[in-house]
Amino acid sequence: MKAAMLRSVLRRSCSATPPSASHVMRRGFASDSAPERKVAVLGAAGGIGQPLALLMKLNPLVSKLALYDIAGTPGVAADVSHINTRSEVAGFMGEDQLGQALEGSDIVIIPAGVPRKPGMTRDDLFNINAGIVKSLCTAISKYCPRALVNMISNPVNSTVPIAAEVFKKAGTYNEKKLFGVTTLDVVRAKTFYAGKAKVNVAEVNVPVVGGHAGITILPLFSQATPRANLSDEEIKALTKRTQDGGTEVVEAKAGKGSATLSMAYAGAIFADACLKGLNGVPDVVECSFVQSTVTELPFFASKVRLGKNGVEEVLGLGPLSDFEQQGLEALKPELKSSIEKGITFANQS
Ligand SMILES: NC(=O)c1ccc[n+]([C@@H]2O[C@H](COP(=O)([O-])OP(=O)(O)OC[C@H]3O[C@@H](n4cnc5c(N)ncnc54)[C@H](O)[C@@H]3O)[C@@H](O)[C@H]2O)c1
Ligand SMILES: O=C(O)C[C@H](O)C(=O)O
Repeated sequence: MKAAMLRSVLRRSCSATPPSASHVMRRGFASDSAPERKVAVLGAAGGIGQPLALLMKLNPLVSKLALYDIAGTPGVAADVSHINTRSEVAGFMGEDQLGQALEGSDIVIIPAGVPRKPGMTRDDLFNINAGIVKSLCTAISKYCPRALVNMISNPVNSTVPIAAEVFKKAGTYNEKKLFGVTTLDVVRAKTFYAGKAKVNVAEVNVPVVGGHAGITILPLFSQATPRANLSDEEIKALTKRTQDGGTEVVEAKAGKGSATLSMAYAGAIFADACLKGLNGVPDVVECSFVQSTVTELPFFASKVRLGKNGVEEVLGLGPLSDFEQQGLEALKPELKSSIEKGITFANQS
């Protein structure tokens, strides 16, 4: 497929997304004189890593793309590197090459780690993924301590606190630069809402707050736009479907992993927003799981304004319906315990 055709495919797919995302991506493709930006993908040969590498290669805001994994990256990098877009692509394999992959990075995206199988919760991935995230973050603090970190590896509610503790220990923690990627929850909420409300999905906006697991995922359909007259039952069902979106895919894949393609799309949208923020584009807002004072919990997902230093402003929740207020109170114990689990792991091991 020719590059121009591929770009137009992506543009079309983006135009089927809500204004914030499509707008950001389209402006990206129009830009010819963007500053040099290096993006590293850790876990680049995986189910998410490969399509994410493709989407980042299509983003003209990226000048260097480093693809790192413990295996398989030479092939992925050679393949992606033939695409005639701006960025120079390099593949790195094995721990010996991790430093080189990271050096000079502006953004590090982490989809490294194992995915769920049917019957598992995201927390069941903790034992394997916590160690992977810890070692990758240790390397980040050494080789690119000023990079923005986009954490995709699950359980995000724990891996983000792990990363924060690793960076604190290394003396490199900057709360403005650490993000749990919850964009897939927003992507799902927008898609499901548009279907039920029978509105143009490209115009839909829905904030999703809390965390990224089960009931900690709290879509705020009372703030959804365009507004629609949905019943309480319909809102309840949409909320549940958004919360169970990951499980829906895990079950459909029947043992072959979890969401990869929609996640790569969501990860590319979020990284693009970070790049826009770094480049000084005003008013770039996405939901993300970040250090927060929005609630009494130390980390929380909400709308975040992105800027030249990462998080410019963590935005509040806005008015909640009674149903959402109950959801907020119900999610706090689980989210608190996942955050604490991550902090304890990082400080004990
Ligand atoms: N945040 C989200 O919304 C979201 C959505 C989907 C999946 N995920 C999570 O993303 C992770 C990856 O999912 P996937 O489907 O791509 O899995 P996958 O198994 O297909 O790919 C993971 C990749 O990570 C690599 N890897 C393992 N250890 C590594 C290390 N130490 N350094 C670098 N790379 C390493 C593997 O070699 C593999 O290529 C899972 O934890 C999954 O739960 C998160
Ligand atoms: O559900 C999963 O395990 C993967 C991911 O967190 C998702 O929401 O799809």
